[in-house]
Amino acid sequence: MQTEQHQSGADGAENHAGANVDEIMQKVAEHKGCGTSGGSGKASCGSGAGENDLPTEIWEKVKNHPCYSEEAHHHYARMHVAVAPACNIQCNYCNRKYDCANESRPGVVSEKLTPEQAAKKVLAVASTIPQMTVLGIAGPGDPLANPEKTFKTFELVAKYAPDIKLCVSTNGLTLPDHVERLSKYNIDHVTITINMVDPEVGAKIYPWVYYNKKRYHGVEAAKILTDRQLQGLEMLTERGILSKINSVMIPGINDEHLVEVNKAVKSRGAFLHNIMPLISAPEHGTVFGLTGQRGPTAQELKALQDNCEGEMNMMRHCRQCRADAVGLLGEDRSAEFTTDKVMEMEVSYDLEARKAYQEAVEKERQAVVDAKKAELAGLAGEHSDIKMLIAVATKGSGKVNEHFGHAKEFQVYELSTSGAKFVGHRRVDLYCQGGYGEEDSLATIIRAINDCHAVFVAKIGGCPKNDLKAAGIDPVDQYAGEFIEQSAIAYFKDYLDKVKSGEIQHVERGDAQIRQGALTAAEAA
Ligand SMILES: C[S@@+](CC[C@H](N)C(=O)[O-])C[C@H]1O[C@@H](n2cnc3c(N)ncnc32)[C@H](O)[C@@H]1O
Ligand code: SF4
Ligand code: SF4
Repeated sequence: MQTEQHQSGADGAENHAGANVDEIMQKVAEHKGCGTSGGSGKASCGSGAGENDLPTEIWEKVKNHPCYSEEAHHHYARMHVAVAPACNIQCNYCNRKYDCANESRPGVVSEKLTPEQAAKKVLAVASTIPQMTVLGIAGPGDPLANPEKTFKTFELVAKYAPDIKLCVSTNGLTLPDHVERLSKYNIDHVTITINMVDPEVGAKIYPWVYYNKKRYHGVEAAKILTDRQLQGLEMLTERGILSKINSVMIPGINDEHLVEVNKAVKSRGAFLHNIMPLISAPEHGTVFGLTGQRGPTAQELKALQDNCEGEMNMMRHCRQCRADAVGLLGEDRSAEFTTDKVMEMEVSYDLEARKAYQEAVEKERQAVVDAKKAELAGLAGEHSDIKMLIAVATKGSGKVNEHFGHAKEFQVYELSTSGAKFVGHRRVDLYCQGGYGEEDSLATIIRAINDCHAVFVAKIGGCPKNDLKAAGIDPVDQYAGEFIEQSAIAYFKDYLDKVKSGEIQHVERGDAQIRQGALTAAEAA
């Protein structure tokens, strides 16, 4: 539906590539030197929901959106374009002046773009990565505090790349003023960051907001912000625009309060709640970084997410991306698409070729779903209170296909008689260090996955295998190349059978391991 709307909004004759790219190139040339570029600078719903859990209309909107569907994130990519530098509020965790090309976290970008440069970049990425289905504008400041650049970018992309879904991420202060325009441009996915619904809590997070040409401080500022956020959310819901709520979990400030936030956004029709860990380090120069405010541990984050999960599922696969991220979630290909490189690229936007590629991706994804369902059938009728976490080394496509020594992160699944549920990821130091420092990196890997019962890998050497066993983590390489969830369920069934027959005794990975493994969630992310 969205695609149809986009297509009808575009001039049919212009939907084909060459001429459009030339036209955009022309505009880019006209803008050279005058832009901001070149700086250094259900119903039951949620990300875990599948086709059968959602109304068709909603499924169509989320099925190939890597952020709105956990299943889709193994197969589809997204990109952000950094066209929105300014912001109209200040959060105590944000400092957009701190720029590090090697760092992946929100608000960080290497280059700011004009809308025309951004459109050319989108066409270049979409032609190179045909499974890139979503363009988001998420900063580095607030997209709706930069409305002209934001909407111009959407207008160009909707015109020349009509199959790409458009997304925006905002603090919500000016959202009520822009909902009509968002609807007009067929922006079907809007993220609002809502960290509080109580202005007393808000005053600890936001030093000021700039509203109607005036700067407000403290509780007064937070009251304006929460009222505008909730009003904007209600307006989106009335228009059938899917909303995702981002909340930053800040221990001691809003961690307990986020349960109330969850209820408030759920009752106003939010589709998905994404509770993310605070990222905070002194070198970022943020208020929280400088005052030593810590982020939550992975276990604290999971406990809060579990607590909030009900009719509205929680997003647990967010990677807290840079404002210029490109690629599958968790991979960053932005360095391949710097402005210099993009401007030199011959871009041919071939809608039909993208469609054909995505049809093949859909088949691959369906195979994953079918395999999971078939395996799950074997758990029907099983009753057990046993739950366990496993860590998985994967390069994507929903498979156990990464060598232990090459894994930069592990995806964590919770296994129970209900099946295998994705609950997060843990970033780690590479084990393989070319013969130097393997022992140190193994110690940090064990800390990061210490609450997991097993680690699934495509391959693993004898030394790390023995050390993992000694730490009580089962190294499993028998599912190399197989689908993750299918393999996880098979492993769990086998485990239950062995417990039932008395061959093994179930041991909970309890608080002791968790305490030893208490990396902060941001370290693990
Ligand atoms: C960079 S912001 C850009 C969009 C918009 N200005 C906003 O705040 O929603 C994207 C997301 O990153 C989050 N974020 C920014 N800095 C963060 C930090 N230090 N720790 C955790 N999340 C952070 C924001 O709260 C927001 O949800
Ligand atoms: S609203 Fe977004 S861009 Fe603005 S200060 Fe907060 S996190 Fe940074
Ligand atoms: S920051 Fe989270 S929601 Fe935004 S693109 Fe990355 S994974 Fe998706």
